[in-house]
Amino acid sequence: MAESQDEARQELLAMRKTIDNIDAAMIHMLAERFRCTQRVGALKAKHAMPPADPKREEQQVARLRDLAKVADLDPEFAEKYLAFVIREVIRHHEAFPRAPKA
Ligand SMILES: O=C(O)C(=O)C[C@]1(C(=O)O)C=C[C@@H](O)C=C1
Repeated sequence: MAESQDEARQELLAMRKTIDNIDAAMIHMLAERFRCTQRVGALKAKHAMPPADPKREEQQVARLRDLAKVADLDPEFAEKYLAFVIREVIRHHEAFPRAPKA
């Protein structure tokens, strides 16, 4: 039998609690990721390495697409998510003062 309005409301509230927990975890994980990439940006600037590394990105895209498929997540979405994050990381990398080329 279909659930009552009350049961539906209860389930909606329970799902929203989990959604809020997941969103909070994602914010913490993204903050940690950016903490790492800031360090990478500092190293790259100091040692005159280019902000972007397309070869590394290719490997990341392939890996995330595979993970997404296994997890039943749209691989296109996984790729877009990674591109969005990396675009922001590169913007941060570019903001580091760089040693002038010798
Ligand atoms: O691994 C690096 O070289 C980074 O700068 C980090 C990162 C990323 O956010 O994962 C960002 C830019 C690069 O193009 C590749 C990867």
